[in-house]
Amino acid sequence: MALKPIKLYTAPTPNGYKISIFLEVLGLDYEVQKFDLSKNETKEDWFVKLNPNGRIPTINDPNFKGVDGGLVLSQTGAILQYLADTYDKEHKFSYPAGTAEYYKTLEYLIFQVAENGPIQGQANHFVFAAKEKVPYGINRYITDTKRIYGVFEDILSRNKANDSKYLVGDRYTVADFALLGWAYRLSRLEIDINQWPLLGKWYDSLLKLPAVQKGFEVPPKN
Ligand SMILES: N[C@@H](CCC(=O)N[C@@H](CS)C(=O)NCC(=O)O)C(=O)O
Repeated sequence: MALKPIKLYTAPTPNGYKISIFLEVLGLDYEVQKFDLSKNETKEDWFVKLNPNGRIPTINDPNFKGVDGGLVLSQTGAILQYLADTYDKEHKFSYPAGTAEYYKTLEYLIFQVAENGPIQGQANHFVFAAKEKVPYGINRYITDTKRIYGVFEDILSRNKANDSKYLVGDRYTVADFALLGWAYRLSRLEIDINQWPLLGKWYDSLLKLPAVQKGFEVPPKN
């Protein structure tokens, strides 16, 4: 039976891109509802009923059996893992549960969502949004953002068996797509990803994939 489209609530942000990219990579049908974050649309009652945290991205998969109205999920780590578990049965972009590669993917996915995203998000805040200029905050979060990309460089360097092309093993996984969403926004902070040579190559290769290019165009500008 044909799948119904997955609903994606999103905005043009690093976390939003992770999900549209992975939906494109998996070739899934989805429909997009775009949020204007500057208008606090994520805090409207109807949306907070769906996602108590009032943030994008959030999905509703109507194909999920056993939950009336479909499975609603937020948190990019949970959404990516769900999509991989459910729609990548051939393991083109994942590894079978229980393997070492499965757990390494989870490790780097959690490192991305728990450290890279929040720290780079704070760097963005102190550089672009803070009402007063706080050099301590700017310095702390820029320095730690760079440290974290250095760690990802080290992770790539340990995968010499696969020419350091992927974070885990011999294929792209949710860990790569999660990091890509934020790597895409590094230049805004005037941080050049090419200062980490393996990450620079990794980034260029990912940007060449048509599914990645399409994912970065979601939601459409107008
Ligand atoms: N930990 C969450 C972070 C989600 C998040 O920070 N979303 C931002 C956009 S990137 C957002 O919705 N901001 C608007 C708001 O907080 O109202 C995840 O991984 O999904």
